[in-house]
Amino acid sequence: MSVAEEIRTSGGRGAASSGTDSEPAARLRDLRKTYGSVTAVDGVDLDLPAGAVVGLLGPNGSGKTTLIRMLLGLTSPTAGRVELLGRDGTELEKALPDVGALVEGPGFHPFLSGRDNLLRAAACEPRLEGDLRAPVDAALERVGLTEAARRRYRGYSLGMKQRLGLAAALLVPRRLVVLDEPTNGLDPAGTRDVRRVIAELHEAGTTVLLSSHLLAEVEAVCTHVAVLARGSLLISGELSRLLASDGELAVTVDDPARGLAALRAEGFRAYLRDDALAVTEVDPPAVVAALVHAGIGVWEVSRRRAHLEELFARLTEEDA
Ligand SMILES: Nc1ncnc2c1ncn2[C@@H]1O[C@H](COP(=O)(O)OP(=O)(O)OP(=O)(O)O)[C@@H](O)[C@H]1O
Repeated sequence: MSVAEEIRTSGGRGAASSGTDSEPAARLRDLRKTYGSVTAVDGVDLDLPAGAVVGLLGPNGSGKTTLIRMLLGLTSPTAGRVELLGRDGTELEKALPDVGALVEGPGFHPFLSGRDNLLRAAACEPRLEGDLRAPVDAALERVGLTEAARRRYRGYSLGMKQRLGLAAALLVPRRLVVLDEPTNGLDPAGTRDVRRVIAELHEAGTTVLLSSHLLAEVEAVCTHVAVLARGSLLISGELSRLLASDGELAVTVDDPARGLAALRAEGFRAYLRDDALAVTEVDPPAVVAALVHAGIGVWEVSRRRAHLEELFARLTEEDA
């Protein structure tokens, strides 16, 4: 059994339950959504620990957006339960003022400027009263949209639309911010801005759920990850723990070429890197035993921290 499989099967319920001791910002229980014969989300159990930045990953069509839409009450589950900031069932919508969301196709008016659209959105925020211009301008500034704020939404690029959607999510301090592919259409500066905004939210103690295909971005900003494939949760938990336990073994031996041949003959997935042996998905004693048995001198064994890209590729390949 691989390390990831151990984590996957021993942890029971997902995410990120190892995060903090306080109540999670959201709890999903046996959550399911079907569209006719298509099962978009298939019995997901997941906690979003308060204060965590949780990366929601998965191949195209794995159910990320559907899961987010159920979390936000935008579509109802076929079965299962969503608890959001301590509210569930018919009470779910009472949690929504504390939740900022950037989801597909924010409903902005094409003939109004970005700023006027945001003023309209601000007027719907129950916790904003009086002069709405200050919070609106602050949100525009925060997402780098001040210059384009007075242009019509209709003429916005995809990246500008994403920035405006993000500004709407940030109009008031939130306890949870949900971002569905926020860097979609953004240039490198926009991607950096999103990264900065997420870091600021994390600093302020806001829980963030971030769906993204940019694994390097997720690795840079997230404290936790949850990986979906075909509607099911493959793995979830604290990112540093998952990566630390999933990395390859680096084995320094007296004869790397013979060591490589010996490991491969025993069925290990091994290759040479920088004069050391790199071995994936194994327990160290079995590797050392195989080498010693073949008469190879073993000098050092260490585990290299994996990158999220490697973990993701392996999990989704195993699942395919
Ligand atoms: N409204 C809908 N009607 C029918 N099928 C749907 C609907 N919404 C989603 N699906 C299907 O549910 C599955 C999951 O889709 P979803 O959009 O949640 O995936 P995703 O992980 O967000 O994908 P992507 O990474 O491509 O955005 C897909 O097979 C999709 O075709």
